[in-house]
Amino acid sequence: GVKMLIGAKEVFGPDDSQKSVFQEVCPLLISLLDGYNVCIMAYGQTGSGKTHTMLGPHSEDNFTVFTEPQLDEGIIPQAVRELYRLISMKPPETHSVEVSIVEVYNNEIIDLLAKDESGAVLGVKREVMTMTTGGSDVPFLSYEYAKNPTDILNFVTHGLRHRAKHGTLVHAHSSRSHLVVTLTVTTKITTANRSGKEAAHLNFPYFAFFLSGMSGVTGAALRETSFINRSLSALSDVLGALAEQRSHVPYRNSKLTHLLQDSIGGDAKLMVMLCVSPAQRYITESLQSLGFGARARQVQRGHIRKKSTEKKSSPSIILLL
Ligand SMILES: Nc1ncnc2c1ncn2[C@@H]1O[C@H](COP(=O)(O)OP(=O)(O)OP(=O)(O)O)[C@@H](O)[C@H]1O
Repeated sequence: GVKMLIGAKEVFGPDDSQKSVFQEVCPLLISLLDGYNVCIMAYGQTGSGKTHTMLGPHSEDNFTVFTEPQLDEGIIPQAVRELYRLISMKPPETHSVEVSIVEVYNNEIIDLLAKDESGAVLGVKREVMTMTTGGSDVPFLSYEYAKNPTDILNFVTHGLRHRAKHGTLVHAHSSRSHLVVTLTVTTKITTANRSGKEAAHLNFPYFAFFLSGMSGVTGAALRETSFINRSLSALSDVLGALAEQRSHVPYRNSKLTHLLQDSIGGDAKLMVMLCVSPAQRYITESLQSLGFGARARQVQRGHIRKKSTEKKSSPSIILLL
């Protein structure tokens, strides 16, 4: 019933494996190598399973990296391994991957891979700008070159550890900030031009993983919570404007939506993983999440640049109970 209600593509229950969830993501990796920007968004209340879905089993913010695939690993490790497998089938030296990890906390963008002169990682505040092309960019953001899946997963672990430690976040729960892990693939396509000489083109599609959730805390954490809720309502407003094909999309109303502008608008492919508790006591939160999914579902992806014959498509919504 829920599936029909919000038009979810697939619904997964407690007995479904991480592998079966990943099957939904696999085609998006092909799209990435075809040149599309892709974004997978995990959305849901505190404790609903966003981190479990995206990374796999973890204790607090500690996530262990394994060189070999693990039985229960989440979407990020599986996607990263599949990405390198796909790249290994391409001509050598044509694709390279860089990773950036950003936390959006109290409407600030924090670069979780920024280092000081001694190489120690520290969170540094960055700004998001609108470029002359209309897209968004974060000047000075750290991008780390990653030669294999383990490299990427190590950076993610570093980022997560740092996220848990910086500033007032010591006691804070992860749901009080948004985490954005982005993989940028540089593709060198060599084509023979009219004079018979080879010309190289560079293309930078990227794959963003985004974890976000609302929480119902009070007291000291209220400030963080109100920022979380404000950026999520800004996200909802952006999806609403895109769904109604309004000429003005309010990306710049929050740092989060400004940062994610190129991942949710334009011809980017968006997949929303709604993490929803099956428990009755969370019915309000669950309905809120389903409402968000329903709104995201109505967005029509615009400006398809690849094949003009391709139909406009909507984001895929995956429901995890
Ligand atoms: N599908 C699942 N199978 C087994 N355990 C799960 C599953 N989903 C979540 N859990 C467990 O439930 C707990 C909460 O999940 P998780 O930390 O992923 O939630 P979250 O949405 O990331 O929370 P927060 O927003 O507070 O960070 C964890 O102990 C996790 O291991």
